[in-house]
Amino acid sequence: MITLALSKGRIFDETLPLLASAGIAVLDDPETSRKLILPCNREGLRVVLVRASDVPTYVQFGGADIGVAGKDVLIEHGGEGLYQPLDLRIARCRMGVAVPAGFDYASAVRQGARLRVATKYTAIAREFFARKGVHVDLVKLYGSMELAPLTGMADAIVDLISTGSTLRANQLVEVEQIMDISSQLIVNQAALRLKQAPLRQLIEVFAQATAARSAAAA
Ligand SMILES: Nc1ncnc2c1ncn2[C@@H]1O[C@H](COP(=O)(O)OP(=O)(O)OP(=O)(O)O)[C@@H](O)[C@H]1O
Ligand SMILES: O=P(O)(O)OC[C@H]1O[C@H](OP(=O)(O)OP(=O)(O)O)[C@H](O)[C@@H]1O
Repeated sequence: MITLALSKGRIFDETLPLLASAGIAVLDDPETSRKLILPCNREGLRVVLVRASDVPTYVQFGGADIGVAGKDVLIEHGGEGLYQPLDLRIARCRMGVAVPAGFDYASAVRQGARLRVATKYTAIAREFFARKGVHVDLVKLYGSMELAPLTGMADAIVDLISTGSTLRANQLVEVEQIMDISSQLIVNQAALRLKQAPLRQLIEVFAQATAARSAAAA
């Protein structure tokens, strides 16, 4: 049995078409079912539903053999015990720094001000500001980062940005792009040795679907 870890929402929704291109369907809808283990129409494959930030942990410790996780989540996790064979190019966005529209970020940085930065992505933020030589106090949050500067709790946030509409709705502006984000296929290193044939076959399914998609977009 191969266990594939996915998170509900955009990763599940964007992974389904990749599986479908090889005729693989998940036989339950996570939006209507409360089940956490979902059967597939292919014998020997099942999907487990976990929080997006728990996908690397499930795969690392063998709760799943393979999974789909955002690069953001993977960097924060550290990647220990994981083989990362493929960028699936789904759930694409970017990691950036945003501040309230009236805040002069550039001059604060120039003057060497100490900034308070709220984020869920502390490893990425710490590394980014350290490389820039900007002194920051990081405030760890688990969601709704945009609220932190609006309430005066932070000067800036580090968060995911796609269309920019969440920032606009909260009068925030993007002042730095840190990195492009997309979802990666991750595999338990031990499982890849023990269940080599079926796992390699599934990786190939994803590789072909991703290549076909890139070719169609070109
Ligand atoms: N607006 C977005 N556009 C495109 N991709 C995104 C966007 N927001 C997040 N992502 C990507 O999708 C992944 C899953 O996001 P999702 O919103 O489903 O989970 P989450 O709420 O961030 O995680 P958790 O449930 O663990 O707190 C993220 O890790 C990121 O890689
Ligand atoms: O630039 P935009 O297109 O507005 O996308 C950015 C938003 O998307 C993500 O939140 P998401 O929609 O996943 O909500 P949640 O993580 O708070 O559930 C992210 O945390 C931003 O708030």
